[in-house]
Amino acid sequence: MTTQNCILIGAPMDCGKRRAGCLMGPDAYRTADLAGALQSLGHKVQDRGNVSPAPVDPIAHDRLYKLAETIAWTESLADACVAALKDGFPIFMGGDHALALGTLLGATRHAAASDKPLFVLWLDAHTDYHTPQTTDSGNLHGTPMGYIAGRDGFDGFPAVEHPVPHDNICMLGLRSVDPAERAALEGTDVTYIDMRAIDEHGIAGPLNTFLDKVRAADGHLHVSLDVDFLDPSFAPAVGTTVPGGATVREAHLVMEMLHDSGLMTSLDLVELNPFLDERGRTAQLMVELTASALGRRIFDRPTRAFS
Ligand SMILES: NC(=[NH2+])NCCC[C@H](N)C(=O)O
Ligand SMILES: [Mn+2]
Ligand SMILES: [Mn+2]
Repeated sequence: MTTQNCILIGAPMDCGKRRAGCLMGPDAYRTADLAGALQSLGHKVQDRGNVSPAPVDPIAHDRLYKLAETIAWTESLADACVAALKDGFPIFMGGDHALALGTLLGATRHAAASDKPLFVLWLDAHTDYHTPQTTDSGNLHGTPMGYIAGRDGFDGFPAVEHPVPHDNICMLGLRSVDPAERAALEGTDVTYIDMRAIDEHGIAGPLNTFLDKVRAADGHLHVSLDVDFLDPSFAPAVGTTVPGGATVREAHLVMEMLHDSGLMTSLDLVELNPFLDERGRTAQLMVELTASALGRRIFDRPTRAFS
């Protein structure tokens, strides 16, 4: 297994939605010993501490929640992501999903500077494909995919110089899509794999098809893992639970396949709200999943019965 230079970055962003608690996420990952789990796999691990954006004057807005704060986080996280991608494999410990506005922006900049196309795997119950104009809730954690795909309406945000083509995006685990998001997504080349498709075809086939595409294009791959990708019976510590999500095994399989592909270049862990957790079990599960993504396996050799 190749040794990675894992760079942990805390992103205690909590302004992407109304319900507070994600600011405790980075410390929950540290308490659950994410660093130790990765070190035990032979990786180098450096914890760069938490990103903290410069204080801002709030922008009064009739619909959007904490717009100025979210813009400030976007700029700081993009810089942190570009810097970390130069040195190794960044893992962002969130923080709510609005942090992906920044990490994705950084990933697009790094990929463009390396002359590689960027691909995005979005593991989530939600598409997060709103714009500040289309969101009903005003919660900007519902917008990062819209932003990075180059949709209009992100006034005040840093310009996305290198939007990710729809063809390079795969959303997996979907089961809560707002009408405006559905209308905007249908007819695009985004690969959206909802829970029904997973029920009918399994999770491995559709994911492999996408990973083959990344490999063929020699692309970079940013993976964004929202806690609500998982079924709430396994992962209760999230403010936007939607029943009918991925099982523990489905999620591990995705992570194991990502590791085996060798394609993943950066990772977000988002929406963990430790205030809603039960004795740390969601944080623990997210650490286990990250370990699978970095090479932990049940046996070192393939099971013989299926060779
Ligand atoms: N990152 C998330 N948990 N997003 C949930 C978004 C829910 C809903 N679509 C909204 O825009 O408000
Ligand atoms: Mn999300
Ligand atoms: Mn979600």
